[in-house]
Amino acid sequence: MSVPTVLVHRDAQVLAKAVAARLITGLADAQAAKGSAHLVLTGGTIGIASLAEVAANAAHDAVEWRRLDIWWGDERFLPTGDPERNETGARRALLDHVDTDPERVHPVPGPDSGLTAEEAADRYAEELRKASRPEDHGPVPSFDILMLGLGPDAHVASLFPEMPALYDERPVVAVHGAPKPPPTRITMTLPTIQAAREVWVIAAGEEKAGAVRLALQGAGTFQVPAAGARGRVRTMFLLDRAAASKIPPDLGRPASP
Ligand SMILES: O=C(O)[C@H](O)[C@@H](O)[C@H](O)[C@H](O)COP(=O)(O)O
Repeated sequence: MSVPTVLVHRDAQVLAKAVAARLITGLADAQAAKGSAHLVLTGGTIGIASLAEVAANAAHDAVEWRRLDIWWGDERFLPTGDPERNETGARRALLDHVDTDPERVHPVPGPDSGLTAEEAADRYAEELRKASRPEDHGPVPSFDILMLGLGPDAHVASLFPEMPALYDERPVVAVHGAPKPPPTRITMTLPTIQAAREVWVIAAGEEKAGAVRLALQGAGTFQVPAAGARGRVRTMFLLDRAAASKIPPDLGRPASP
């Protein structure tokens, strides 16, 4: 797993714009190299704000949206269209504004599918398996970029500290009793996150500073799930100054003056 690169941005607004610019070029580069790309989205404030900045960035058409497979690292187990679903936030912020191939947008099934949360997790795992190729050497595709927000408790996706999902070997699992509402969620597990070529942890605000410090300083993943947010090729912690305020100065590199 790759050692994190930490980039610190002046504030949340600059961070969201910088993440958007990085996403556009990263996806365009991946598509130039391979003809298509896999992107894993996250929910949360800064995650969705970054997607809105992609929509607002005139360069976003450098991405061939019809040759992009879009997944979610986690989803709230709510009906399709529910405003609290991460999918709904992503569609409103970006996906409704670009020409994606509906066959390549992979929302996590909600209760309106008639599936239980466990069945929805299994269904998503099967969809991931079908999209994986022999060269991925595993049950999920080698995602080009996997975005993660960060909770104040150092959760990523819906992997909350000391919950069973952190020990689960399956690619995707249901979560019950999540401390962040809603309580029932579907989440990729750490092995699935770590299958990504690049993992980006995106965090803004003072309330995330403690979690950032723990995630960067080698804590155990059962107490600090974000410590397991590592990509095979590259790991980026994309932060604003407030979220970076508790890490040792030698760890963070200013990305903006
Ligand atoms: O379903 C969710 O809520 C997200 O997937 C979750 O992992 C989120 O990214 C973090 O909780 C950060 O959220 P904020 O950026 O809003 O603090």
